[in-house]
Amino acid sequence: MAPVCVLVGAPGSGKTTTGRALAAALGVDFRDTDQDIEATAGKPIPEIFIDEGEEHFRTLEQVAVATALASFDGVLALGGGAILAEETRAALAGHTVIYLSVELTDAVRRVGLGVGRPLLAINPRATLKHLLDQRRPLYEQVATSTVATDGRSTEQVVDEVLSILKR
Ligand SMILES: Nc1ncnc2c1ncn2[C@@H]1O[C@H](COP(=O)(O)OP(=O)(O)OP(=O)(O)O)[C@@H](O)[C@H]1O
Ligand SMILES: O=C(O)C1=C[C@@H](O)[C@@H](O)[C@H](O)C1
Ligand SMILES: [Mg+2]
Repeated sequence: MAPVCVLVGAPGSGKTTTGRALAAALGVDFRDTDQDIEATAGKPIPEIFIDEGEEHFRTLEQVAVATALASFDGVLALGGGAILAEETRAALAGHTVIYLSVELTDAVRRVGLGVGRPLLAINPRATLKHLLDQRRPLYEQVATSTVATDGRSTEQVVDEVLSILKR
């Protein structure tokens, strides 16, 4: 069993929003590893960062991604930083991975003050710039296709992903 497709990209790229709409269009389930982690931990992501720290969160995330890749056959969205783990990048090999790219201007506009996103709680613009610079090569490395989302509506992004999946 494998997901129809896996969505990766930075915070604000629209993995959750686009993923839900894409799953609805395909008539399959949607799953988001951020929500799986919250269900397992029994608390929201910001509280995991506060109580146990980012490293612990990354461990939970690696397990959540591996579990979903092995047991889920719908549209799967990963957390923005999931691709930081080498094991996760390796586990994505052989899957259909769509990189939803977003540049700084649109990403900042979409995440606002970073509510619910602990890494962006302070100075979201500078932090996002750093995250994008650090992660762009990693998203590109795992992706089988890239869909640019800047200046495009969720519907336009979904349509492009659907046309990629039909190929
Ligand atoms: N193509 C788009 N155009 C405009 N706004 C969008 C688009 N896609 C998503 N958004 C908006 O941007 C915000 C962030 O989207 P979303 O939560 O789906 O991002 P994400 O990639 O899942 O982020 P995270 O990595 O933090 O989970 C939401 O308010 C959403 O409505
Ligand atoms: O970009 C990141 O590192 C994160 C993105 C979110 O999806 C969550 O997984 C968490 O807030 C960390
Ligand atoms: Mg999300």
